[in-house]
Amino acid sequence: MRIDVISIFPDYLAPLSLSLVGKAAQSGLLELAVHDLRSWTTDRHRTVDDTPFGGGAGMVMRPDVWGAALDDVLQPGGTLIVPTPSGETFTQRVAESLVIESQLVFACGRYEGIDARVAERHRQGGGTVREMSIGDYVLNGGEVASLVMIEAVARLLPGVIGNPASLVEESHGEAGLLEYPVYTKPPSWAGLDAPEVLLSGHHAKIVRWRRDRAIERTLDRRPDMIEALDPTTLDKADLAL
Ligand SMILES: N#Cc1c(-c2ccc3ccn(Cc4ccccn4)c3c2)n[nH]c1N
Repeated sequence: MRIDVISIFPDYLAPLSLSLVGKAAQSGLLELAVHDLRSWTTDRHRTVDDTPFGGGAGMVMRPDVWGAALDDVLQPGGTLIVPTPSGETFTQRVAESLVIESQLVFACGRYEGIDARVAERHRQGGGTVREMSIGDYVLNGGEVASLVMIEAVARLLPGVIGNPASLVEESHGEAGLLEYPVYTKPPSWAGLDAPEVLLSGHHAKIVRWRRDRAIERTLDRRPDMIEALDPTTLDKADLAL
């Protein structure tokens, strides 16, 4: 997979060179490139924005500059990801749908966003555009959202996470439940003991305890996820909780 990010603040994407995503790029598991949108400006002030048609506060990012950048960066079959507060919600399922793509190009807007014709032109050219939001709050631009989405997608690539088994159990994973609480040494700390069952070595009891805690936590914090569960997910022992 290749991931390109275009931004007027390319340094905002520096964290991509760190940790697992950085290692994946270094090892060739992932091709990663960050581009400065201003490289495609043609005026001496390197202008990327202008006043909005129809009036209103703020500025809008120009289609011509974005169009020139995407002409150079997007490859045939590449998917354009446009972070925006008005996008579809980015979820684990969306991450799973993106990890199979050959190229993802993240267009990081600023100001009041990018001229709508940029996405429209890519769609009219037969390309895929996903306008995505990472949550119901307002950021100042698309860079932070791109970091979130890139990490969520990149960690699903084979070989990026050391232990693939950990991808199976995770919150928002296949079970559709939040993750159970985790503990490690020392067994007693600050007058608090780790649950005895986890130290018992009794695998079946540990599995049951973890599932019970995951269901309790999901009911308490994300009842919407319980509603969305496949009816066969919860068994009689679960419903007794
Ligand atoms: N993903 C995501 C986002 C964003 C986001 C993403 C890109 C841009 C480009 C400009 N702005 C500022 C802005 C503020 C108000 C109305 C329009 N635009 C962005 C905000 N906010 N919240 C999310 N979950």
